[in-house]
Amino acid sequence: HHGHHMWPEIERVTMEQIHYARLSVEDSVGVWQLFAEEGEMKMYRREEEVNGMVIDPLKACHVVKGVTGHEVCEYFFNPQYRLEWEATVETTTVLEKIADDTLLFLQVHKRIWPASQRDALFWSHMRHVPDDKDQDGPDIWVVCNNSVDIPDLPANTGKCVRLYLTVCLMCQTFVDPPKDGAKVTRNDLTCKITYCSVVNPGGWAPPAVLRAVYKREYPKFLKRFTNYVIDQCQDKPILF
Ligand SMILES: CCCc1ccc(-c2ccc(S(=O)(=O)CCO)cc2)cc1[C@H]1C[C@H]1c1ccccn1
Repeated sequence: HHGHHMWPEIERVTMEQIHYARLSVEDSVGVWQLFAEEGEMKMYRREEEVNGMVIDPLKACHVVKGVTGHEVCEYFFNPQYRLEWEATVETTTVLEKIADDTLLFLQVHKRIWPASQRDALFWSHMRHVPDDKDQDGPDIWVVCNNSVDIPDLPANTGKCVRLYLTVCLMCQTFVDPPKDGAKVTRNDLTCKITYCSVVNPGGWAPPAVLRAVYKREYPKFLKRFTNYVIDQCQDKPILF
C-alpha cells in the first residue's frame, strides 16, 4: 500500500498523532482543562475557536483491565463492529480498502439536536508501533482517523454538514507476569488508552451548544466503547 497516493499523508499524520498522544497533559503546550472524570477515565480539553467555531482539542486517558491494545484497536478499526458500539453513527461505509490496515470511510452521524446532521469522510489506519525507547517497553497499538477531501465526494451537497476530524486512539499494553511461570490470563493485562481528537464541526454551531454536546457525548462514547471491547474479549483467547 506504500504506492497509494494517500500513503505519505497517512504516514505523516499517524506519526505526528502518536507524538501528541504520548505527551502527558502536564507537559503539553497550552492549558488542558479536566472536564470529565469517571473512575480511571479522565477527559481533558483545550478551549480553542477558529472563526468563531469550536474546535476544542480533546485528550482522554483511560486504564482498562483484561484487554490488550491490539484488541482495543481492532474493535475500534474494524468496520464490522462499528455500529455495535458507536451510538452516534447512523451509517458507516467503507469506500476504499487502501490496505489491510487502512480503510477509507464515509460516515453519517445521527443528528444531535440542535446542531444539524454531520457526515465525515476519513481514512482510518491501524498500526503496531514497538516502543522505540526500550525493547521490553510496553508495545503500542494505534488507530488514526483523519478527514480527507475527495473531489468526487464534495462536502455539504446533501443533507449533512461535513465535519473534519483528526482522531488518534493509542493503546499501551502492560502484562503483569503471573507467579511461578503460570500462563498469562486476562487478569494480568492492563491497557492504558489515550484518545485524542480535534473536530472541526464544519458548519457554525453555537459554541455553548457544541461544548455541551461534547461534554455529554465523549464520556459516554469512550465508556461504551471500552465496555464493549471488555465484553467481547472476556471469553476469547488473548490477542497480543
Ligand atoms: C456536531 C458534531 C458533533 C460530533 C463531532 C465528532 C464526532 C465524532 C466523529 C468520529 C469519531 S471517531 O473517534 O473517529 C470514531 C468513528 O466513528 C468520534 C466522534 C461526533 C459528533 C456527534 C455525534 C456526536 C458525538 C460527539 C462526541 C462523541 C460522539 N458523538
